[in-house]
Amino acid sequence: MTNCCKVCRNEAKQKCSGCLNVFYCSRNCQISDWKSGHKNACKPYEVKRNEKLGRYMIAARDLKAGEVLFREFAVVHGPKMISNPMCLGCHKTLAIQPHKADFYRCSRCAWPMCSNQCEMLDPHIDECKLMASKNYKCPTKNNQRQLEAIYFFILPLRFLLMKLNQPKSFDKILSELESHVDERIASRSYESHKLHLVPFIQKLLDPKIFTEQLILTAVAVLDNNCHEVSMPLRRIEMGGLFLISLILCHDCVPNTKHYVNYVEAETDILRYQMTFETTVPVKKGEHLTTTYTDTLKTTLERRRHLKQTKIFDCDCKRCRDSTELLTHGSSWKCEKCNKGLVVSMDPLDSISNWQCECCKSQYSYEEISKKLNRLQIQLSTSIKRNPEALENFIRLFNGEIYGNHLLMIEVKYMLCLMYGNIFGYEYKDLPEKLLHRKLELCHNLISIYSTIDPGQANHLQNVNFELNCAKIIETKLKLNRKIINRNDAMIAIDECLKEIRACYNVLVKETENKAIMDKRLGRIISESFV
Ligand SMILES: C[S@@+](CC[C@H](N)C(=O)[O-])C[C@H]1O[C@@H](n2cnc3c(N)ncnc32)[C@H](O)[C@@H]1O
Repeated sequence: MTNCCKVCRNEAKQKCSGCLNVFYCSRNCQISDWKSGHKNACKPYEVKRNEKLGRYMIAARDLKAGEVLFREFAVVHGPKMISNPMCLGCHKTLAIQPHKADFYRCSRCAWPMCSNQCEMLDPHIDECKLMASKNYKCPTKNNQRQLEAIYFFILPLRFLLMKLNQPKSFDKILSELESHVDERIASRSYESHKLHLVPFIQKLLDPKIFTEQLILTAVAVLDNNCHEVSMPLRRIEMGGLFLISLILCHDCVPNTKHYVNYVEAETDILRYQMTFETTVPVKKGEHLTTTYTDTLKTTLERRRHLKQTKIFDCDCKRCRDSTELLTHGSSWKCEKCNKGLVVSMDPLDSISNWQCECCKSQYSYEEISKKLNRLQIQLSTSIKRNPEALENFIRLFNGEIYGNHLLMIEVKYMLCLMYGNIFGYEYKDLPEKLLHRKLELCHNLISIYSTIDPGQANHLQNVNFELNCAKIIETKLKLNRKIINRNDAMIAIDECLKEIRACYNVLVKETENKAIMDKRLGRIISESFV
C-alpha cells in the first residue's frame, strides 16, 4: 500500500520522525504542515481523562526504551516548605562563609543571597518588591531549624503572585489541576497552613482577592502536583510545578523516568529543564506512568506515602500482589516454622494480618510495622559508609527478613557500589572473596530491579555498570591464572566494555551525573588493559 502526503495527497515515502504517524512527499510539504498545526499534534503521547485518574497520558505510537517524551520548564519553582538556607535568586544552598557572622543579605528584603547579582534575578524581583513595599524583612535566625522554617511561604507566594501577573494562566491551572483540597482538611499540614501560612500571605497580599480558600487551594495544588528539582552537585534542592510532567499517572512499576538538567538561558526561570523519557518499550495506547513515591520501598511504605501526599490508594498490579510480583520485596521470614515467607493477607488493606505461606501462622499489622521500624532505625545507625557494618546488618537480620526484602536490597545496593570503588576496597586492594561477593550482589540486585524498576531506570543501569566492571576484573584474574587465553579474555572484556558504555550513555543524559560517570568510566577503562 502506498502512503499519501498529508498536505498534497501525492505519493509519499518520508514519515514524520517525531510522531511516526504522518507521511510527506517533500520537505516543503513537511514544513508547511508543521507551521499549520502539526507542531502541536506531533507528540509521542496523548492526554486522556477518566473518572479514577483524572487526566493521564498514553503512548500515541509504539515507543522504544529511552525515547524522550517531552522537555519542559516549570511555571513556578522555589524552596520547599522546610528548606536548607538557599539563595532566592539562583536557588543554590547557602552556608555562612568562614569568619563571617551572617550570609550576604538582599539589600531590600534581607533574604540570604549569594551576592548582589542574585538580588536582581527573575523569580526574586517580584517577591522582593512586594516584601519591601510592606516593610517586611526576612528575620535573622540563629539556629539551623529556625532557618529552615523561614522559607515556608516563598513557593506559595510565588504561585499566588501569578494571579496578579498572569491571571488567565493562574485561573486555568487552579481549575484544571487536582488538589484534593477537601480531603486534605483533616490533615495536620492543612491545619498548619490555615494557622500560619494564610495570615502570613494575607499580610503581603490583599485578603479580599487572596481569600483563605484561595490560598489553601493553591497550596493544595502545589502539594499534589509539584516535582522535586534535586541537583546535589549544583547544590540545588527545591520544588517546581511542571504542567506536562504532572499529567502522568502513578504506577509502582513505572515505564518512564525523569531528570532535571540545567539549561543556559537568559532568564533564571528557564534554567531548570525537566525531561521525561521511557525506560522500557511502551505499546501504542498503553498508559505512560511515573512514580510519585520511591519504587524501592515496601508496599506498606509506598501506599502510606501516596495516601498522605497525593491522597489516593494505589491499587497497581504490584500493590495488589502480596509477593510484589514474586520479588517478595516486603516479605519476612516466619519465626514460628523458620521455613516459610510471611506476606500480607490483603496488601490493599494496610491493617490486614500477615500470614506465613508455609505454616499459615498469622502476624498482626502492628507486629510487622514495629519490626520494620526497628530495622529502619538499626540501619540508619549502621555506619553507612562502611561495608563491614553493612555486611553485619545483613548477617544480623538474615534470620528475620527475606534476602530480597527491600531494606536488604537497599543495603546490598550500597555494598555493590562500595566494593571496587571506595578507598580500601578498590579493585587493586579487593580480596577475591569480595570480588565474588560483588558479582553475587549485582546478580541479586539485577533480578529485583528488572521487575520493579526495569529498563533504563538509574538503579538498574548503575548495577549493570558495576557488574560489568567486576566481570572485567574477574576475567583478568582468570587470564593471570591461565584459566583462559589472551584472545578470549580480550573478547570477554570487549563485551563488558560495550555494556558499560551503554549504561554510561543512559546515565549521562542527566548532566549532573556526567562528572562522576566520566571518573567511573575512566577508572574501569584503565583497569581493562590486558
Ligand atoms: C499529579 S496529579 C496527576 C494529574 C491529574 N490526574 C490531573 O488531571 O491533573 C496526581 C493525582 O492524580 C490521581 N492519580 C494519579 N495516579 C493515580 C493512580 N495510579 N491511582 C489513582 N489515582 C491516581 C490522583 O488523584 C492524584 O492525586
